[in-house]
Amino acid sequence: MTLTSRPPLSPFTVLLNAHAGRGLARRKWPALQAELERRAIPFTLLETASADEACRHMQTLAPGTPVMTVGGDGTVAGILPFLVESGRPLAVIPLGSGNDFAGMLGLKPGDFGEALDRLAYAPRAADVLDIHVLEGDLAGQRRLMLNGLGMGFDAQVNQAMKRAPARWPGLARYAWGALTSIRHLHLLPVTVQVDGQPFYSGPSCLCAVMNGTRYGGGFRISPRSDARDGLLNVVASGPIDRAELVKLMLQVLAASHLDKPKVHATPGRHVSVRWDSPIALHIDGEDAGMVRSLQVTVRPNAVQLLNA
Ligand SMILES: Nc1ncnc2c1ncn2[C@@H]1O[C@H](COP(=O)(O)OP(=O)(O)OP(=O)(O)O)[C@@H](O)[C@H]1O
Repeated sequence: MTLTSRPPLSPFTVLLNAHAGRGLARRKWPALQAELERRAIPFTLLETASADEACRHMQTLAPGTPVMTVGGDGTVAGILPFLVESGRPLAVIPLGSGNDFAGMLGLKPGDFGEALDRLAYAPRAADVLDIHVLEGDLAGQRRLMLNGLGMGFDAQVNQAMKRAPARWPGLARYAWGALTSIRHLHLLPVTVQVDGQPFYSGPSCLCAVMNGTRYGGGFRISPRSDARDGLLNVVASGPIDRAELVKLMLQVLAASHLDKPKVHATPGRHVSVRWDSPIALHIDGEDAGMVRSLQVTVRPNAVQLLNA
């Protein structure tokens, strides 16, 4: 980390998603506000009821306006198109449930003091992944994401974990969602190409395309990812049964799965994935319906981070 005598920033637009962390952001906001004032960090508060409302405001911000998100990964993901290559730098205050992207940057969930201390560091650029859905519910649409997407089992888990008890921590809810999804396990033929070359073709239950290392609040699906290396990482399963899937999940928790024979993982710059029939998709942890084929391209250094 480099300390810098950076020129003063113009006032932050603080984007508060009071729903994030199942109310954690709302509960912590008074203390965070007091801390911003104590540190004489100038800001304008923008509390929004939805990502759409946040986007409408983001469009009106002058280039160069620093943005501080108070929430989880979904709060950042919602406004990403207005941060990427826009000159609007981002500071993340991780007050969501999973905070996977913030965790990857080394920010501790709930610890806004440390997140504010890090504003003294030199800004650093991070890569963003650009998704183009070819066939599926979002056919023809492009999406940007910071952390990663998953197709198949992990997207089903993502849907199931929303039904887990709200008071549980993110990792426990992910594990619960995973166990309830295991009984619906089914394999579908998939074809994955990386940088124009065949990479994996065969039955699979999940394929993830990652910029960050983890999702689900701690499942380290792609431990070799680095959001600053100009690369994405693909992780696809081969044909596995339920018992192997449980074992694989434990290996993912320990980040020891990448060298296993039925796990196919590689870095790249561009990936295209085509399933034989539609399969569940999540993008940065948000349910994105069903997909049959999509492409993902890395956009190196596309967003400036102020406290990474
Ligand atoms: N700016 C916003 N204002 C209000 N609601 C938002 C905003 N951005 C996103 N949302 C909605 O709030 C939900 C929760 O936000 P977020 O994902 O940040 O928190 P979380 O789910 O608790 O944390 P994490 O994604 O890190 O697990 C999102 O799924 C989205 O539907």
